[in-house]
Parts: sequence; C-alpha cells; structure tokens
Amino acid sequence: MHSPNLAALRRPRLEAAIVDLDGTMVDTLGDFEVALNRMLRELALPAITRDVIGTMVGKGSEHLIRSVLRRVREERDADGALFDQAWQRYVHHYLAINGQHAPIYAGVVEGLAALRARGLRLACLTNKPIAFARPLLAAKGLDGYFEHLFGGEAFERKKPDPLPLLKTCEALGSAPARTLMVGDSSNDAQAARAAGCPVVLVSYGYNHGHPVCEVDADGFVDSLAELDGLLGSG
Ligand SMILES: O=C(O)COP(=O)(O)O
Ligand SMILES: [Mg+2]
Repeated sequence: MHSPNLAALRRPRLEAAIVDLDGTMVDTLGDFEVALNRMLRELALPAITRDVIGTMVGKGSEHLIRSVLRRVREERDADGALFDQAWQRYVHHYLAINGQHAPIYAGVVEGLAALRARGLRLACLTNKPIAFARPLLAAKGLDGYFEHLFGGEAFERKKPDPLPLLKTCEALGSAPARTLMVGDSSNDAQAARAAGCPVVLVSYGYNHGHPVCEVDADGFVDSLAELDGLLGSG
C-alpha cells in the first residue's frame, strides 16, 4: 500500500466523516448469499457463490440483482417481468434475514467512538436501500453514532457519483474538504475525489473483485480503529 497523504487528511481540520456500510462497517456477504440463493431457488435458477457475489456488491441492490440474473442465465439480460419477480422475492428474503449472517468488522465500534471523541459529526451513506440499511445499523448497535443515514435511493444518483456525498456534506453542515469519506471501494473513492472530500479506504471490503490498494485514495487502514492515529493530534 502507498504511504498516506497526511496533508490531505490533517489540513484543513476535519469537521465530519461520512462512513460507508457494506464492506466497511458490516460484512454483509453472508446475508447477500442467503437472500440471493433463496431467490434463485424460487425462480428455478442455479445458485451463485459468495465470491462471485463479492464482485457484484457496491452499486446498490438493483444492480446486484441484474448482475446475478445475467450471470446465472449465461449473460442473457433479464426481461422486465423476471426482474420484477426476482426483486420482489429478494426484498422478501433479505428483510427476513437482514443482519443474521453479517458480522460487524473488528475495530468498527472503537473507530467510530474515536471519531466522535474528536468532535466529528458522522453520517452513514450507503448504496443499500434504506429499508435494509436502517434495521441493519440498529441491529448491530451502530445507529447511535450517526446524525444522518442516507440509503441508495435518497438522492437522484448513487455513488460513484459525487452527488450523494455533496448532499450529505450539506446535511452535516460541513465543507467537502473538511469531511472525510471512509469506504471500501473505488465507488466511495471516486465519489469522494469528485466531491472534493479526503478519502480513506479499508483494506478488507469488497472492491468489485479488484485489489483495493490500486484505488486512488489518501490512505488505507486494516481496521477503523487505525483511523484516529492516521488523522493525528493536530
Ligand atoms: O448494497 C450495496 O450495493 C453496497 O452498499 P455500500 O454503499 O454500503 O457499500
Ligand atoms: Mg461498501
């Protein structure tokens, strides 16, 4: 991994942080695997593996369903009726198991507590539907750290577009240059770069099947507990 760009992370002084959910705070692959395979079984389609799912996560659930259907149907796109049926069954199964196969990553609670102790305001910004994200954060006891939670349909466009980050900065009342983005994928980093936010990525999440260290970011951490040290005392 490259050495961190401490100048971008420490000056100007940060006022807020925006934290991604899947692959950054919660390891949701197990939930995706169970809900998607229940959906596929009902549609009489072949199962999909966890590893393949990991390359498809990050651009929201609609994109995930379309990618999964295309893969198991040998690259044929789903028509509207199949997609609608798949979507309805997926939402049903995901809501039924949300959080049950999805542990919090080590260091998340310490990391969030340290950011709050520095006086930073926090928002969670995910491409996940809000109907999944809100109960998941609550079930994991993470909701209390955040002043705002925005899901994938909150704004006109999702990450990697900068719009959701700019809108979240507005809600937090902090300028993009003073708002740290913390994520796990090129999605988060591209959105942050375009919005003008400094960005740190975790090394352990889902980066569309590519090594995360190749992504343009200001720093990388193996645990959110390392963030406090990276941001320094100044
Ligand atoms: O559900 C997804 O596509 C991933 O959401 P994320 O933005 O929290 O990584
Ligand atoms: Mg993510």
